[in-house]
Amino acid sequence: MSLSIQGLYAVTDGTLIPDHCFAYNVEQAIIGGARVVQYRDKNTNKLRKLEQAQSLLKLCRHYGVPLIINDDVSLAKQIGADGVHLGQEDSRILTAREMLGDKVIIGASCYNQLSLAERAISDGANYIAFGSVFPSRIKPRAVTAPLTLLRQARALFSCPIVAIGGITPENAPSVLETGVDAVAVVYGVFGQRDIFLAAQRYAKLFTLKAKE
Ligand SMILES: Cc1ncc(COP(=O)(O)OP(=O)(O)O)c(N)n1
Ligand SMILES: Cc1ncsc1CCOP(=O)(O)O
Ligand SMILES: [Mg+2]
Repeated sequence: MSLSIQGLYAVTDGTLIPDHCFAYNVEQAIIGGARVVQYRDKNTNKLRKLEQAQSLLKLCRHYGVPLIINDDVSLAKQIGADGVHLGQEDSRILTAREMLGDKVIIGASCYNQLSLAERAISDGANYIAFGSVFPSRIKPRAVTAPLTLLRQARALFSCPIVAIGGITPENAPSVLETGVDAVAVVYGVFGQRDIFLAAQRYAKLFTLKAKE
């Protein structure tokens, strides 16, 4: 399996995806071209989260796509996920690394601050994420991380860089042009009627970029 963080990074949302078609919808995103999946669910029902995360891990393993768990280091450890994504309100990177070991991917939210990225990398993060690049209906109060910041980050850091927030197939080319490795998307994939086609539209942009 490729554990690289590159391409379309599909992020799930418990409020957008009905439980009965959860795995099916994520599968559509993967077949459409998602190269990383994040399980992000703010629901506190532990059993439901465990069951959904386990079913996603099985699916992601089948397709050779890494599964990253948002926020919850213990859940990531419990199911043997490929990685965890942590923000400022979550566990510290050093603590997660101690719990999960060297092989697990740790992603860090750096919002619009290069200093957070520097710190995250020195603490052992494998990738850094900036956002919200554009207004996001999933996280309307998120700080803005402009395209200029993504360009600066690319010039400074060699680890994979993920851009998140309000990224659509229409504005994604301007994001990719900054040199980021992946675009993380919630609504643009899972809020669409045809999830397969939606994912495919983003994925094609990476194929086009590779040919440049
Ligand atoms: C790839 C990626 N980037 C940023 C985030 C946001 O993380 P965080 O700031 O911890 O906010 P929540 O997602 O937990 O609400 C992310 N999840 N994934
Ligand atoms: C979790 C998160 N962090 C910053 S914006 C965002 C939500 C991204 O969702 P969308 O792709 O629908 O804007
Ligand atoms: Mg978080």
